[in-house]
Amino acid sequence: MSQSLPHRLLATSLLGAGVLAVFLLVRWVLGTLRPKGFPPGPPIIPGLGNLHQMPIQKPYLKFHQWAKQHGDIVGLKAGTGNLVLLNTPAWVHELFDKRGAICSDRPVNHILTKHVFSGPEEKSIAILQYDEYYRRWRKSFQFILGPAGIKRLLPLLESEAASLCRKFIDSSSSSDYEQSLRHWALAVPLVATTGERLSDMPADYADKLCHSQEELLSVLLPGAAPPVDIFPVLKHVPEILAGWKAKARQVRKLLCDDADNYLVGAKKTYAQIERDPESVGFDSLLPKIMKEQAAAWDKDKFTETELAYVGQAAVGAAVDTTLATFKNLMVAFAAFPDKLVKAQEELDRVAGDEPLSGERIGELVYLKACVSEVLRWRPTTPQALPHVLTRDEHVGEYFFPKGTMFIANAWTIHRNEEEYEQPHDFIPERFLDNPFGLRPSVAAADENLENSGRRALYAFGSGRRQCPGEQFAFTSVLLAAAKVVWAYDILVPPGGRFDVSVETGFKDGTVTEPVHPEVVFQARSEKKRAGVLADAQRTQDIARDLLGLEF
Ligand code: HEM
Repeated sequence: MSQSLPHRLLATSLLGAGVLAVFLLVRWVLGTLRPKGFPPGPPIIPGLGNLHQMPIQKPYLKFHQWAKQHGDIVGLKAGTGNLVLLNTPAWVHELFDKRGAICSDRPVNHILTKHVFSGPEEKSIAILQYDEYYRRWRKSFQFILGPAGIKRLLPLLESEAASLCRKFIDSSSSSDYEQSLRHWALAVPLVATTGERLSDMPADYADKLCHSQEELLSVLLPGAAPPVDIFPVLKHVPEILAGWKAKARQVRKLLCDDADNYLVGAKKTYAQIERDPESVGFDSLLPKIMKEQAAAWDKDKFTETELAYVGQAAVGAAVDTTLATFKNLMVAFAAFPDKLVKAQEELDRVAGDEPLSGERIGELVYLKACVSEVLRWRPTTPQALPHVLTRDEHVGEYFFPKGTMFIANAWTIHRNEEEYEQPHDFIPERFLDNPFGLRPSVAAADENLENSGRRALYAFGSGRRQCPGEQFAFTSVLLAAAKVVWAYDILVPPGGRFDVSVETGFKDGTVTEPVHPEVVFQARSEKKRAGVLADAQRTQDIARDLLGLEF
């Protein structure tokens, strides 16, 4: 019996849909297989790749195991995506430096690009693709983060470091500690970006900004949202079933408000400069760009919204990372008092009876080694941010398809037992032997070490996307540590216990920081206590003169 036309149409459509579904399924499954010439890695399951083995927490620990099993370069399949771990400086140099022009894109993160930074001019430099537009953003940061910028900021950094040190005289609770640190980490990025001083802001300003940043990082945690970049169909789940969409919208609102605040603050500073240039003694980033743009015919100007987000990026990227690094250092000093004593001896020798002034910070060789070591031992960002390849590329025996994501695996690089003596231990002395912290025999064996593209620290990433705030962050932490170590013994809280195991003593998340960061600061003598008070006043006076405003 022949079928009616509608039945035939229905059957044909069903058949077509079935063929399409099979085609898509086969394409998906084939996409999850390891490409020919891909680096070695754990076995995959067709249809999943290595997804079933991808760790939700502290991924760098699993990456380290894979590096031990499979070698210097490890290829993984995240569904159909290609993910490659670069476990040695040589591999990082090969891809991120030598091939920087084709290996500096970022993965497209649907949640960030479509839900958080979703307006046409709402951007975050850290996720921009590597093109002319990105380079304009990156260049703009140079003004505050380049060597000249840091030199200009030094008195402000010193004043905030001294003021932090001053607060530890009175601090009694862990919430005081957290608040003091937030104030310290935010104050200089804020004035450097907008010209506004944190002390002029409402009391909860620092808390609000830090909250937005925490919320931003929380939407990025594995498990916070389904893996929409791996299974794009999940993007279309209606909002009622996809709580992450509402959460991302909330985060967007917080960031928009912050960005607006930076713009409003910068406009105020700019208006003040226009009215009375002499009254503003310090050039900050956004007002400077506004001034230049007003005077130029340049077609590539930042819009107001873009400027607001330049401010958001500059302040946002600075605070959590610097804060976490300082907390890690304080915990290391409390946990390893012999290292603290050595740092104190150096400060007593170099600084004497008064806290060291900022210009002499370069003389603190041992303390500098301690800051380097804490960034090696507990890298604040252990797997940095991924870089993406923009075309197919062969390197030696390996083939990497366009779109491959690379991770410079800082955790593993800094744990190579052949290169580092007792890599799991906190040993600042390793950075006294050579600037890379390597075993002396390894450093001596490589005459070309300085020019090999090797970096001392991989916590700041590498290549063209390498953190532009490295010097700023390092100087901030070093200065604050110099003031604190000179003045205080840093102790484990009474009845407390310091767990420095990476598995249990440090938080999971985008930045690595202690689960219990609280330490006790005990003034080393009455004289030093008086020195702390005098130093806070002295440096504040200098900063006030520099800014040319009431403090
Ligand atoms: C200890 C503190 C810090 C650590 C550990 C850190 C770490 C990193 C890492 C790993 C990256 C990605 C690098 C890559 O893709 O290869 C990055 C990017 C970035 N960092 Fe930092 N950072 C710190 C402090 C700062 C500070 C103080 C600022 C600014 C004031 C800053 C601004 C940025 C920006 C704007 C980017 C994006 C760069 C790009 O995509 O081109 N960072 N940071």
